[in-house]
Amino acid sequence: MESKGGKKKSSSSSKSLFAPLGYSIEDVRPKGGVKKFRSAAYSNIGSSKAFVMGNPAKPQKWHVYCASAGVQSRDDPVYTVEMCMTGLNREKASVFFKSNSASAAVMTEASGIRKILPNSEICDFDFDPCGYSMNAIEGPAISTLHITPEDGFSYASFEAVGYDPKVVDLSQLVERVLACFRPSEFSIAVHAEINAKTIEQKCALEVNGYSREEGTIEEVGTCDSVFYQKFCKATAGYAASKMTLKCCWKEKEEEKD
Ligand SMILES: C[S@@+](CC[C@H](N)C(=O)[O-])C[C@H]1O[C@@H](n2cnc3c(N)ncnc32)[C@H](O)[C@@H]1O
Repeated sequence: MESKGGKKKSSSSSKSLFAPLGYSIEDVRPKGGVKKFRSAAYSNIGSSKAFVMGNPAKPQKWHVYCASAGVQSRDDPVYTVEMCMTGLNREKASVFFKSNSASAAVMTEASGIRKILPNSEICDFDFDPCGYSMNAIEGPAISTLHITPEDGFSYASFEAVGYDPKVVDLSQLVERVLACFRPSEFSIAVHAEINAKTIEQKCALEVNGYSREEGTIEEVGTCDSVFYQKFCKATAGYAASKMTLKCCWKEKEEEKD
């Protein structure tokens, strides 16, 4: 889970964060963090690995904790895509205030969330006075979205698991998510049971309107990799932005033509 806005509760290793309104932001890390996870306390796990990705000099990083009962090798790797977005566009964020949208269903439509994975079945919820969460299912695949729209510490997270990259193009999926929020910064972490070279070939992104600040790949085991990329808005001209995928996620567009 990526560290995000809000005040650090203390200098303790738990790194629990509190947003200005006082609610606790989820922290799925084991208490004690990476060091504890690597320690004897977790030695009963078959195989485990914990590490932090991202620039050590920057506040936002990607904490990865992996545990497995044994080596897994799959012909059809499961892809997990996680996006963390901060600095949401104010107009886009305003949709997630009850004063502007009558219901969660209205937010789902007005924001463009309905178009992200249009065939998914969405269960959405609107918080009072603002905020939005949804969980969605589509056959064996799931997705989830959580939005904190308050200006000054706005944040949205998106996660999709189990979508076939040959069916759902990664670059287009990311573009649809970004269109809902126009964040000033975002990161994307992709995990799959493929090696580092393959995940880089399939998942390296170039996003017009954004500059890629970081790109790191870690192999978790013999056949698992995590690819973390961080982007910052390059110009104000998001409207003109267009995304291309450097090395394609699914077969090249030409094959469709
Ligand atoms: C969508 S919830 C999701 C929180 C989640 N822990 C996360 O990881 O982001 C956050 C938004 O709902 C609002 N909210 C209102 N009541 C809340 C509550 N009881 N608990 C959490 N968030 C609440 C917050 O102000 C914020 O805008």
